[in-house]
Amino acid sequence: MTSTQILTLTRPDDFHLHLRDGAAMRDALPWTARQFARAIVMPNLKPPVVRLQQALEYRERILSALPEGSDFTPLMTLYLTDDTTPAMVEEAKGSGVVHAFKLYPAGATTNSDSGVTELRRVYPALEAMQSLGMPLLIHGEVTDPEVDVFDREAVFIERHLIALRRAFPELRIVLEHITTAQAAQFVSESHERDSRGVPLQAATLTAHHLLHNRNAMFKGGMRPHYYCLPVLKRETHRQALLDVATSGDDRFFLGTDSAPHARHTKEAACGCAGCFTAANALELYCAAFEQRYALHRLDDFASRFGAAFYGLPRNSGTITLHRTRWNMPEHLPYADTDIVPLHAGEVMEWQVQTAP
Ligand SMILES: NC(=O)N[C@@H](CC(=O)O)C(=O)O
Ligand SMILES: [Zn+2]
Ligand SMILES: [Zn+2]
Repeated sequence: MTSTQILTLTRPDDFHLHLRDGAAMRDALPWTARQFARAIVMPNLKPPVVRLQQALEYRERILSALPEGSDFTPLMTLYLTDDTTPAMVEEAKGSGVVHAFKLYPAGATTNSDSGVTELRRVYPALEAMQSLGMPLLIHGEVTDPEVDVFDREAVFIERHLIALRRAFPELRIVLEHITTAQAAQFVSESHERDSRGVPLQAATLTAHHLLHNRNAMFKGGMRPHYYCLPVLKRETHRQALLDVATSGDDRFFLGTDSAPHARHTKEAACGCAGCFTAANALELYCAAFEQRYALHRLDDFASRFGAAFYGLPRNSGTITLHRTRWNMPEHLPYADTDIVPLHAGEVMEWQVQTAP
């Protein structure tokens, strides 16, 4: 049997992306705009994007940082805080620009100090989101320092997500960047759909969690470029993620969680969490899907299921990948310094065809 040499996908979307701001954004954004038509842009800036006005201004800054001729569309999100009111949710929905609210448990990850301290405090906002059909995106980890860092996602589901789902049965929820068999199972067992058949519970999957288990962080020494949150888990979990990603189930779709941090902030005594995957995102997903001989399932995962969940039209146009060996650069320019992309210096087996 000959293996696929060329793969053509509908132009895909990235449903979980960190673009940062300023000089960092100017260097990170073109990588995403090259591969993706749209992206759900995370609001964890400093200060966080909490109000509609901030999202509108951030959106303008993104649009003006785009390479000439790019038709990339940023899909904005707002950062849920203890002070988010139902009126703010209504205003965001009415704008047509805000596509979701993001829940960070306070202190769970990069720039999450303004996050929610107690879920009950945001129940009025969640009520409004449920009735308006505004999705809630969740960084699903408990912050309890007593809980082992490898268990924080599973414990979040037990302690918070099950009750949240019960309290808001019709809320559209995305459990972001899932890393465990427990998360895959929770979503698989959530069968609720709206009247149009759109699932009410979904999850995004990153390329790095599909490709690596926690050994990657310690191979021959500490490997800070494999450190992200939620942290990579053991191989059995990775296999469970590959199962759901390649199953053709519309509740699981692409979200890179590409989270750029300058090299010197990761190669440090207290290194930042996040993997930078925007520069070779589709190539990495191809490698993951190929492990299950499931390249034929990548189009739906990358280009169809997420758009349907968010009520967006499917993109027109295509993107083509070739099977060809090339070396991922060791580092790339980033905010007057540099950044180390995932699989830096390694041979890639697929390559996105760039415009001639
Ligand atoms: N994933 C990460 O490890 N880091 C993200 C934050 C996040 O998505 O939790 C970041 O903004 O750097
Ligand atoms: Zn997160
Ligand atoms: Zn993220």
